Amino acid sequence: MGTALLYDEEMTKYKLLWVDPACKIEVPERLIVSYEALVRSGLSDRCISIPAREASDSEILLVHSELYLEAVKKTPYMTLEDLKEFTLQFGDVYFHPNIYHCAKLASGSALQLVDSVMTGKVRNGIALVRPPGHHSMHGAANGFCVFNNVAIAARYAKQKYGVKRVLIVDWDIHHGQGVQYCFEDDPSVLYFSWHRYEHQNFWPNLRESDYDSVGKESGAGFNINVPWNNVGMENSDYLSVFCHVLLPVAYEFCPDLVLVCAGFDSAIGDPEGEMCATPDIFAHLTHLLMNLAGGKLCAVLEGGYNLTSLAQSVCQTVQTLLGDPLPQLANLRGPCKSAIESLQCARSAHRRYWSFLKHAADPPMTDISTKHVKSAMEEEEKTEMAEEERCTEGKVWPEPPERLCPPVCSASVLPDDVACPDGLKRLSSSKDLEPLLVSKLKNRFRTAAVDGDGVTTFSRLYTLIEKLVVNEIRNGLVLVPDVAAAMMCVVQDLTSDLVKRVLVVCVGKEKELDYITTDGKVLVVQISSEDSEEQRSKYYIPVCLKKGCSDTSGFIQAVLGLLLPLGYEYNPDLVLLVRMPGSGVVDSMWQQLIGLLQGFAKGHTLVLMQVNEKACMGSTASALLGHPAPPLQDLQTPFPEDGDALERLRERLQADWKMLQTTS
Ligand SMILES: CC(O)(O)NCCCCN
Ligand SMILES: [Zn+2]
Repeated sequence: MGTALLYDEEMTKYKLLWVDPACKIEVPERLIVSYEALVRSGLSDRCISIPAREASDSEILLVHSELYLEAVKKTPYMTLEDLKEFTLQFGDVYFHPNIYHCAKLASGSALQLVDSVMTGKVRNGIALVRPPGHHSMHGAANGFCVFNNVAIAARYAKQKYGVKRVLIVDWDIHHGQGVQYCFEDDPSVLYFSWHRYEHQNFWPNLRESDYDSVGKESGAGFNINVPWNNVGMENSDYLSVFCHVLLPVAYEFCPDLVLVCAGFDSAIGDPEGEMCATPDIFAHLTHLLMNLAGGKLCAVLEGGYNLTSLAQSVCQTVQTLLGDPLPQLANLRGPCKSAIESLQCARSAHRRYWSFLKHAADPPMTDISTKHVKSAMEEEEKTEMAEEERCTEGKVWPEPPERLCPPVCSASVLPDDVACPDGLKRLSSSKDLEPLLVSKLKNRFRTAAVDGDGVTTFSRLYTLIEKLVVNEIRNGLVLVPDVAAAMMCVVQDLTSDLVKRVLVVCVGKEKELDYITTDGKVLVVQISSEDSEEQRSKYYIPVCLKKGCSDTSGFIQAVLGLLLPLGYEYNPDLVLLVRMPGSGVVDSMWQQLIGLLQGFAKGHTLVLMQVNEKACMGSTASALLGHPAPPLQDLQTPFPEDGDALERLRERLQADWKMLQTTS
């Protein structure tokens, strides 16, 4: 299924008609440059174009009051003076004779997007709209917003499609207080927002934007605020919050639909955000949400005021929605101190509501809430902030790297008598192995693993790897007689200098892991049922689940809170996913794992499985081909000892791996 794109140039036909410094950045060009970038890059042609429509009164009344709607209805007939007068009652927003029309189109576009996704016409999509929506409230316009496009879409999805749980992810750099107010007592809508806050010194300067606004009454726990108390946040900070706050809760919530308040003022160069995250971060933020809700994701444009980074960020988002390989994110050096404090506060504020956060640490000693007294730490932070501010002044950044689709998506190396799963391309060509390598293989494995067809298998395996690293093939599935032997071969004989780092994810118990290297060329993360007596090193990380890999709750917790942060920091050129026989990993979890690992190494994942496990080849192939993984249904509470062990493991490793930090 495809990706919907909603855009209508009518929504460019309104602008600020008087002087107002706070509003001058919200210009029609925002939409124009975004759409033109999609056209120029060829991305718009790959999308399914869905027409915009006007939201009806009853749809707008899902969120807004009749009084407010009737008042806005009058604006097309107002004089300039009346429009100015009318605008004065609201904050940081402006009206125009055509803005009511455009606001209906913006909300209607979001509803069209929900229809397209919920009816299965498309898998996911994006609506390029203005005016934005997430600040507008029941009875008021605010922050350039007139109708709350995403809030209306959430209510609409519940009403029309019986959607039980909606996740709203707001990565705009401003707090969508309008969305928070709408759903704060509603446990069926989980609202997550990060936003520039600076201890309430940044617009809209609301006390209720802080991390301790967790929702009210039955909605307690379903509102997550992560305040940024410094500017200059980078890719590491954003990914840390996704891995350690949003994703654990999102997987536990198990939404039927994901809506994104896709504001791109959180990108580098934006005058509002003053952050340093690069446009390609949105490729990964989108990717990390695409295995929730069976892939049903609707992104609706909110803010974004640097026309260059806005256009680039929109393209990065659309390219991921289309399923293209992800760009590698280089030198992630872990979250800054301020970000760690924020994520620690958010985690501790929510640990009573979410079993996946149960083991979160206490809030930091330094009280970072709004009523803090200037302290020595504050002075230090100011110097840190000064340093960060320097990094945003007129900052320039590299053009995001090209994300080329390999000619072949998924290849397979299988015994001749095993049928190739649909969609996979069987690799039969293989270069002859150097005699030296053959003899090495033979005397390394005295077992039958390397008899006649064994050598053929290995030569095809090496051929496949070579094609992966030159991007001829995106990923691959290999069935071997002895998966442990094959893993060792791949790890030890990877001579290609194109592969500097290999992430080995070993699912299930493995006898000996005697090829652990200390030079950093290989990072092994093993998830299994037993504590490994192996001496842990920085590059060999065993995760023990009491009930083994069949415990999906423990497994997904380890993946989100440990494997993903590690993988981002390690930044491998190849991912080797090894399924040890009898691991017991649940199929949907297996597919989720393959889906999430595609975020690394431009999607170059090599899956190694034992021939006798060919029963799960179909689901493996489906995940490798980029089909969304099935939701992890009714997750149990993770075993306390596993949660504890994971926390301790993170604390022990965070000296070596900065992306594991969750406490200051
Ligand atoms: C949509 C939005 O969040 O980007 N609006 C920002 C309004 C800022 C007013 N000072
Ligand atoms: Zn914004």
